[in-house]
Amino acid sequence: METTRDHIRRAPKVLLHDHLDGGLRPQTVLELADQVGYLDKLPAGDAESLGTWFREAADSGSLVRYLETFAHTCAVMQTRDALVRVARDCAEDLAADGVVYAEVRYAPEQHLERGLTLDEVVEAVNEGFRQGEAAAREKGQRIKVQALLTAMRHAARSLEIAELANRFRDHGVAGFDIAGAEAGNPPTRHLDAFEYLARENNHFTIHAGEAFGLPSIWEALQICGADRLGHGVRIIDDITAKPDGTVELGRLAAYVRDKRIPLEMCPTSNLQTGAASSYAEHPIGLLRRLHFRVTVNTDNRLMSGTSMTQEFEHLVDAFGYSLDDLQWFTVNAMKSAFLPFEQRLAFINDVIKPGYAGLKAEWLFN
Ligand SMILES: O=c1[nH]cnc2c1ncn2[C@H]1C[C@H](O)[C@@H](CO)O1
Ligand SMILES: [Zn+2]
Repeated sequence: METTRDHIRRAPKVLLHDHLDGGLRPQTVLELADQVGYLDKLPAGDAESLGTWFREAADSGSLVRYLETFAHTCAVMQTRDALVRVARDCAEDLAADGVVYAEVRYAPEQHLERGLTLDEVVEAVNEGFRQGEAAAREKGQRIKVQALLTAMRHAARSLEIAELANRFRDHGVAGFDIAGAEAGNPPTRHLDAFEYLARENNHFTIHAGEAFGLPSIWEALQICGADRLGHGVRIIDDITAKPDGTVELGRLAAYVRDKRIPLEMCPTSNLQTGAASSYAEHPIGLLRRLHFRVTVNTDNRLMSGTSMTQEFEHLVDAFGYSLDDLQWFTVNAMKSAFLPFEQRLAFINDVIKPGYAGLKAEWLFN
């Protein structure tokens, strides 16, 4: 059976790596900018050209240049109302895309310019997610959204953000993350935050192996104790393809596979930052064949002009994946979520598997 865009959109999907400040609708950026007097600082004045500007500016081949585009989204996310609105849009957009469970991350420290406290930022975003879930429910769509709190790797607030994540642990915040420019900012700078979270039995992921290679992945896992890797694409550098068609895993790659370390892969984002050169050559193809714990993610839907459906579609085109492959990625993601075990199991058995089974059975009735 051919896997069509319509199948992919309707298939239940799980998203573990999506940035709130990287997923605004262009129209929402314009409306919020108008409210705070930021319109004349935006690089475009209508939704279509603004969307194009974000995609093109982010398509620079460099993570540092890619990250510069976030100045505009963060600029309009500085009030409670704006944060509620952006989070509500986010949950609704993901639900319309067929996402049933999402962990959406953002850096509270980047939303304090107009006087909000860290706690107020988290409360506003949580409120927006709850509103978005309810609005989706009214349209007959089901989604559960949790937040991950990110600390910026070049800054010095990681312990404070880790404490914040822990405070909101049973209130909409499922874990912690480190993001920002990788080169020159090793995760070990934030060891106190990771040690604190480990003492609290809390969960965290680290952006690693995106713009920088194996040492960054090694540090994230072996020194910092990350539960998951944001991107992790460069693990491919520790895998050697031999002329006879077999592959050899180095010690680190073998560790990542043996320990079932989840890789939060974001294909389109990787093409834009230069971490991969085409969908067909993206390491996800080989890593999936080798049964690494691979998951598929959007990273930044605005900057990449993408959605979960579109990421899956690119992979179907590049690797000929079937609904069974997409279910495998989805179950991998659900197994790797920072949710209690019984919820993960229920999502897999009661939402994901029946959803794919229904789609796979459609040919019987056509
Ligand atoms: O792919 C990424 N790598 C590293 N940092 C990133 C990436 N995408 C977004 N960020 C940064 C920019 C955002 O302002 C911040 C929090 O979401 O995380
Ligand atoms: Zn990211």
